Order: sequence, then C-alpha cells, then structure tokens
Amino acid sequence: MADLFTKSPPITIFKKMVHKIGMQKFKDVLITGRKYALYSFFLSREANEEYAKSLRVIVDRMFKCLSLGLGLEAHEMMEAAGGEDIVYLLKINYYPPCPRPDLALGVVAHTDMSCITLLVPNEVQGLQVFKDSHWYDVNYIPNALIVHIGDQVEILSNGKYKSVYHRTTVNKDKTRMSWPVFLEPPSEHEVGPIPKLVNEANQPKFKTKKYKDYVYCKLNKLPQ
Ligand SMILES: O=C(O)CCC(=O)C(=O)O
Ligand SMILES: [Fe+2]
Repeated sequence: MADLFTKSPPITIFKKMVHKIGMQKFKDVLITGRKYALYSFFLSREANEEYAKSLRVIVDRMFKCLSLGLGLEAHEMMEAAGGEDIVYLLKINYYPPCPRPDLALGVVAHTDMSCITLLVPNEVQGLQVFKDSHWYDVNYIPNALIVHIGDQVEILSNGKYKSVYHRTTVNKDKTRMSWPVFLEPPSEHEVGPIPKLVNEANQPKFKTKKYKDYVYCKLNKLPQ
C-alpha cells in the first residue's frame, strides 16, 4: 500500500483523499462499501493518465473561451485559477437502483466548488439542472461531455458566469454512474474577482480567499 502512494502523479488523487478522510478511514472504505469505485481507480491508472492528458486540451480551450468571453486575454482566467497547478480531481459516483425514486435523491441540489467540472455519465438519466424555478433533465448524449460552471469561475468572473445548481435523481431498475473531473485551484491559491473586471461601477461581489478556506466554509455551511 505505502508503495502506491509514492509513485506517479495520478496517485496525488489518492493522497488527497487520504489527506481528507484520514488513512484509517480510507482503508475502511477500501474494504467496505465503496470497494467497487475505489478498486476501479487503482486498476485503471493508465486509463486515468490518458484521460487526464486528453482533458488538458479541452480544459485549456474552455478557460480560453471563458477568458475571451469576459473581454480578458486568453490566458488570464486560467492563470487566475491556478495556472499549471490546477488540480484534476476525479470522482466516481455510483447510484444503485432505488425501490422508491420518488423519495430519494442521488446527490442533493448543489453547485460544484470547482472552477469547472467535466462530467461523463452512463446512459441512465439522472442529472437535473435548475433554471427559472424548474428542474430540467439533462439529456444523455453519447460521447458528449457535460460541463458545469463551478463556484470559482463565478467568483473569478465577479458573477458574470453563474455556477450551475444541479442534483441527481435515482432509477427504480437501473444503476447510474458518472465520472466528474473537478478542476480546482490548488488549496493555498487565492481566488477572488479578477481585478480587471472590478471598477467603480462593478464592485467586487465576492471576497478573495484561499481555495481551502472557501472549501472549509462551504463544507461547514459557514458564511463565505
Ligand atoms: O452524477 C451526476 O451526474 C452529477 C454528480 C454531481 O453533481 C457531483 O458529483 O458533484
Ligand atoms: Fe455536482
């Protein structure tokens, strides 16, 4: 086990996980409930490396578009989000069939804390987004990536881009899975409205703070 934590870059995901939940709990998780998802992490290291490489290309383009959309230079948004040090955090969601989907949710309504999230679902319907007081199903499109704007892009853009409020439902007969990659600033990185976007007429709508402090407040439901 120790060996696994000293090798190549994707292992930082596990280090991060261990750091978050503690080694004992991590081992407990490995031998109990979420065995399936965590084993698939270990077994598919190469696949994850390949996937991360492909995602990088898309991530660079997405940040460029977001930057240009705000009238900034192409590189500015990504730099403000942590540049080369942006963290790629892969999570695997596993939603088994549920006898009473009318009484349960897969994931409760939330916005992602990340800058952006790139998500691949399987073909089972479940993701919903909230708009104009309604929940809308996100249709499954084969080979398409789903992109969420997360809280950090909302902050960087001083509210011009809104983080998407979403949730997941569960299915009576089918198992749903999804593989989101959260693109996060490094934990010590300070995130706030990009100075060029702030002036007399556009006062900052968000505090500037370290990403780790943002996460702490959000997870503990404290005011930001
Ligand atoms: O499973 C999904 O489609 C979305 C999951 C999600 O919102 C999350 O993990 O943050
Ligand atoms: Fe989410």
